[in-house]
Amino acid sequence: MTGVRQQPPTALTIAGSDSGGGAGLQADLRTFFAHGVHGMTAITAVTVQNSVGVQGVTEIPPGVVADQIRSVAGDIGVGAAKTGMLASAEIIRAVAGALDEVGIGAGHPTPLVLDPVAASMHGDPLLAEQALEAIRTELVPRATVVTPNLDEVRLLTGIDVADTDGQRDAARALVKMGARHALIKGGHLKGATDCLDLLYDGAEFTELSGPRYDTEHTHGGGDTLAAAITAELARGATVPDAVAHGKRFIERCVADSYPLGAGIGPVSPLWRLEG
Ligand SMILES: Nc1ncnc2c1ncn2[C@@H]1O[C@H](COP(=O)(O)OP(=O)(O)OP(=O)(O)O)[C@@H](O)[C@H]1O
Ligand SMILES: Cc1ncc(CO)c(N)n1
Repeated sequence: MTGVRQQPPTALTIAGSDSGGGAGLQADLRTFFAHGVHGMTAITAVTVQNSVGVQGVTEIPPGVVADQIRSVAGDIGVGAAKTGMLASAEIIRAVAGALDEVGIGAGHPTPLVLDPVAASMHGDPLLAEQALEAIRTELVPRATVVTPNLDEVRLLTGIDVADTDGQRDAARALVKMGARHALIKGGHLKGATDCLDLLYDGAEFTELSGPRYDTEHTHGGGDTLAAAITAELARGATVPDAVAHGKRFIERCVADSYPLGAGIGPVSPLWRLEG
């Protein structure tokens, strides 16, 4: 007899491909899988990338990005969505239009996690400079939660964060820009002995603090955190619960990261699948 299972929770990542498999949509799909969530992709760009850097970027035509979103939303359904690398202002505008059409984003039934990826951790650009304004105007107001690192905070808000007070200012600025929640990641905070991410919902701040592991292998850390939050939202969690889960989850992924090639290795969600 064949078992008849129900459709599992589903999540969509709108992101670029990392040929090295550490970050981008590869990290997102691994993380969705580790949460028992069926992952879907709207690919925005193909990067030629390995552990030492990004050697090339080919953008997918904006209409094809939008069609991927429409296709999976119309048939399969999307429990929660996230954005990663979006490459250009044209792709951002096409994504924003498609999200409205299919009912994804703040004010719609399906939550949207906006990871405003601007550069790889090697410093290679993954977003055109002119596209920052499109992120501010088209996507931040649609974000259920926006998850910038400190470089992305500076690019989006102009705020140079040096401590937790700076994280609070940045969170206020992003909520003022229209995000329903802002999670300001502290992974890049210099001199800190712990790793503090700050969540703000427009009224209350929640400090999510954890140990800082002594490893350089944190490639894909931001993607994996945002994907874990997205997976929990797809499973029906509230934003504060999904973010608290994401922080605990990424800690274990950083602790379990591994070397790869000659450069920076990836964080790994696979601890969750080990017996
Ligand atoms: N060394 C570390 N030990 C423990 N947690 C870390 C460490 N570095 C980063 N994190 C956590 O990983 C998550 C990603 O943070 P980070 O600020 O590095 O984002 P990011 O720059 O977008 O990531 P990446 O560019 O590496 O994908 C955050 O929850 C942060 O607290
Ligand atoms: C494709 C892609 N997306 C996101 C990141 C950021 O981690 C990366 N390095 N590559």
